[in-house]
Amino acid sequence: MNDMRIVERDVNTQKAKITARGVQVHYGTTHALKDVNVDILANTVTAFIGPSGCGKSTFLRCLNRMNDTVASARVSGEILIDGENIYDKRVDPVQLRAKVGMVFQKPNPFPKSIYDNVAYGPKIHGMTRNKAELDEIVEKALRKAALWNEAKDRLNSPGTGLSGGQQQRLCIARAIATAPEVLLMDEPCSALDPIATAQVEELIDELRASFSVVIVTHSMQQAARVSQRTAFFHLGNLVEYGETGTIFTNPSDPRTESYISGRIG
Ligand SMILES: Nc1ncnc2c1ncn2[C@@H]1O[C@H](COP(=O)(O)OP(=O)(O)OP(=O)(O)O)[C@@H](O)[C@H]1O
Repeated sequence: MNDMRIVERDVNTQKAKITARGVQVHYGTTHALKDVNVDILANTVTAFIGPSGCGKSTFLRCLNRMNDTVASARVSGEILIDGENIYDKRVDPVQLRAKVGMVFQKPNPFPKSIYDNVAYGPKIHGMTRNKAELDEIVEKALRKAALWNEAKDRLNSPGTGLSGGQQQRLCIARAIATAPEVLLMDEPCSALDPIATAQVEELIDELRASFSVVIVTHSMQQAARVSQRTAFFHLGNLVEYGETGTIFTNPSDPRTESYISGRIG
């Protein structure tokens, strides 16, 4: 692909934040994910790419047990975060989702003020003792999400009154307010215009200083722009995983090559 701009940036760590071993997912009789094994690195943006229906979102949702909410879904295998099995019976999925935040395809702010959108998570998780501490968390999260300057004079206005790109940054602020360690993003820019997309992409690059970021994207250009590692899925298999530059310029599997060159998908 000639217009592919691959930005090589150093990955400072080889530390695995998330380890998946033998992960399988069935929805009823549909075998959606087949024996996925991967180590996802800390402080790295990892992109999941592949044709529609290949299992990208299914795997992403395994990482914070969102599939628990799908009645027909059965997940097996092991997913460890910092060495701890997140499917262990003792793990509370609500606590897990504070640690592994998620941003969805369509910006989905709560019908509350900008302030309350961000304050919601820290409040329900009892993270603060008083209003001053909560104010500080809200400001920090909005600054990290590059929304503070636009939002600081209208914190009590409804989140839904923001533009689409601002709403998505508000959702990012909401996700990071609970001090997660991993941020999952399921096509976070698909509802945004090019300018808002560029802002969110820039933000993703900044966020990896604090989090391990995993992004599902249909745009190979976006994967090349924002990620340091890429995983290519096909028909429920994780076909190839490696450095983004290598996956896009010198993939080892013919299925990856076909997808990258536009022959499948
Ligand atoms: N809630 C569900 N119930 C039943 N089947 C599902 C459900 N969610 C996904 N599937 C099936 O699992 C497979 C993988 O779907 P998934 O959404 O993970 O793919 P994807 O790669 O993210 O696709 P897309 O790029 O189109 O979003 C598909 O066959 C899909 O139809």
